[in-house]
Amino acid sequence: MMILSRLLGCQEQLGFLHQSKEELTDSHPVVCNRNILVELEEGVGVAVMKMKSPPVNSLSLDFLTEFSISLEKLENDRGCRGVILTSAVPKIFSAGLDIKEMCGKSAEHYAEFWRAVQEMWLKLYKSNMVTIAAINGNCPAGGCLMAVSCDYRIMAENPKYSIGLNETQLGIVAPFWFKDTIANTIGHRATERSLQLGLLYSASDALKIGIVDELVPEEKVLNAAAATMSQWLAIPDYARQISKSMMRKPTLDRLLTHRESDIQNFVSFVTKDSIQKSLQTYMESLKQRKG
Ligand SMILES: CC/C=C\CCC/C=C/C(=O)SCCNC(=O)CCNC(=O)[C@H](O)C(C)(C)COP(=O)(O)OP(=O)(O)OC[C@H]1O[C@@H](n2cnc3c(N)ncnc32)[C@H](O)[C@@H]1OP(=O)(O)O
Repeated sequence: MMILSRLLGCQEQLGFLHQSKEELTDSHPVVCNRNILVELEEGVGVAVMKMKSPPVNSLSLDFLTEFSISLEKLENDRGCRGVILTSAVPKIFSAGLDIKEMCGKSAEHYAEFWRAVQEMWLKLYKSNMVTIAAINGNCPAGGCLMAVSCDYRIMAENPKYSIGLNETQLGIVAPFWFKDTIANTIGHRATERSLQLGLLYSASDALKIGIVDELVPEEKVLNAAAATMSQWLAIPDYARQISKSMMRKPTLDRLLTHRESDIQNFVSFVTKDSIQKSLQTYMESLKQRKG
């Protein structure tokens, strides 16, 4: 697919792509926003959303807002039936929630941030489109949530990459809807172990446990995602969408019913001195690991 080769090339333009711009080339509308590049191949009805927020595609309030708006635009575009979610940042899919958004800020900020995290998940998990995660790098915590919210996951078979919900390792707790989403993917027992220990799985272990569906060589991740997309799009939309909704609605409804209390729960949790200390210590440990 032409779209894929052009997007692969786009990686080199990361600095340039920081500006907002919109262009029409061939029949591929390309939207290059601050954090996410979206390219829709109109004839095929497939969009590629390429996260491009270096150094680690962390999910800041700005990023999450842009993600939800971009996805909604595609959802409302009758010409778009499928989305491939991937990264333009080498070796990173997403480092998960931006920890800086959860440190040293006001209660109002935490509430706004958490609502944006919920919104991203609600939009992705309930999408009527076929959603495929092309995981071309590390994928902890919120990055893993994004991936397991898609319909299908293809991961680069690179032993250096890992995926999982590692929240407990930071001294924090994945909320019930993170837990529900992963349990819907790998089952109750594997989720229990995975969440308590905050496990990050290597690509091969992730395949064994079912967090991902397929491993391919790194350079083939996007092509494999495009091939899987064609298979899924061969199913009539209406039948596939109703089946998807039947499987996911109870999980979505649970958050929708408890959305405000979930925000309050997050705010009261994250404003605790002990939690602030854990998050700050974790951020420092990330910096020290570098040096
Ligand atoms: C009631 C409910 C309550 C709470 C629920 C909260 C749920 C939380 C969900 C989350 O997603 S929390 C985030 C968890 N994420 C992680 O643990 C990942 C941390 N990062 C890493 O492990 C690594 O950075 C990496 C992704 C493996 C990449 O490694 P690499 O060596 O390539 O990069 P480096 O570590 O040097 O990082 C570069 C740069 O980026 C900063 N960074 C990394 N991750 C984050 C992050 N999640 N948020 C903000 N910033 C992050 C890191 O500190 C470096 O910054 P520096 O250049 O200024 O030193």
